[in-house]
Amino acid sequence: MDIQKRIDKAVDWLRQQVQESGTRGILVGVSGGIDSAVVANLIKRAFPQNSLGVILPIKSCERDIIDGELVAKKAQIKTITIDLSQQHSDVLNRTLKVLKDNNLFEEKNQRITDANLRARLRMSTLYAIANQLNYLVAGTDNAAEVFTGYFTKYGDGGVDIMPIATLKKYEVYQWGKALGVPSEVLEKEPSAGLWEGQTDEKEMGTSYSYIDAYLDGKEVPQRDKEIIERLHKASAHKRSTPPFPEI
Ligand SMILES: Nc1ncnc2c1ncn2[C@@H]1O[C@H](COP(=O)(O)OP(=O)(O)OC[C@H]2O[C@@H]([n+]3cccc(C(=O)O)c3)[C@H](O)[C@@H]2O)[C@@H](O)[C@H]1O
Ligand SMILES: Nc1ncnc2c1ncn2[C@@H]1O[C@H](COP(=O)(O)OP(=O)(O)OP(=O)(O)O)[C@@H](O)[C@H]1O
Ligand SMILES: [Mg+2]
Repeated sequence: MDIQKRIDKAVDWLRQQVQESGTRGILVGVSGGIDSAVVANLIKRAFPQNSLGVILPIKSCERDIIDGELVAKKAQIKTITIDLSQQHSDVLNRTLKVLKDNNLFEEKNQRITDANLRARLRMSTLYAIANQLNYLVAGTDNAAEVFTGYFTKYGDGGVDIMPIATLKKYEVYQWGKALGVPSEVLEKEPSAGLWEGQTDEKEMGTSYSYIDAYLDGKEVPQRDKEIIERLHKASAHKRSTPPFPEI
């Protein structure tokens, strides 16, 4: 099926999800990256009036905020910005202080604690807006991220619908081009933006092109295959509901 037809199908699917859920529209967090740019365009097409982009800076770099605004402008989607930097510092510093006071602080886990709290504060804020507007929260995870578990559990992974979860990363770029995502965003290296200098590929230790190839059933170097399979196995808990005992 050609890309335009698949895009139309995704747009129809979004309308169906809203109709079946009894909600009125859809919102998405807009980071200035390609995944959220594609989702923002899809929800705008599905709901020209009832779609919302939300820019949620947390000590974010200027470029991400500018790119987020650029994406929103090009997609002509209504957008609001809520800076959560202060709230993030408050929760993080208070929590770490109490942990330190109780001899429970782990220095080596500080960066990931800080990073995942960002994703979860964004999730909480998106749901506050969803409650206000009776909208669904759209996720932006693609097939490579879902397979490797490269997302924060109940953070960017905490969503109602996942419109691009079956697209490999190269397909996200193809759709982005077809939807008119600005070239600045298409050309940017994928980053979760959770700390300075973070890039997805550096952190995962493999590349999106190898993960995509693996998902397409193609050969990938043994080293990368092992990394992909290890990430997939370790993140199984993120793709299922919490376990409970038969008691
Ligand atoms: N086997 C198991 N069964 C049930 N639960 C299990 C578990 N193992 C860990 N857990 C729980 O899961 C937690 C670990 O998961 P989680 O909190 O998600 O943390 P974790 O997977 O360590 O970190 C999230 C990763 O996703 C990346 N990320 C986040 C957000 C956005 C993006 C992006 O691409 O934009 C990427 C981020 O850079 C980082 O590498 C543990 O603290 C524990 O609570
Ligand atoms: N500053 C932000 N404002 C609003 N939402 C954000 C922000 N940062 C991250 N998010 C949300 O978290 C999601 C996960 O980030 P991720 O980096 O995987 O996607 P992306 O930035 O859209 O694309 P890329 O992978 O190319 O960087 C984003 O798509 C977006 O929905
Ligand atoms: Mg990003």
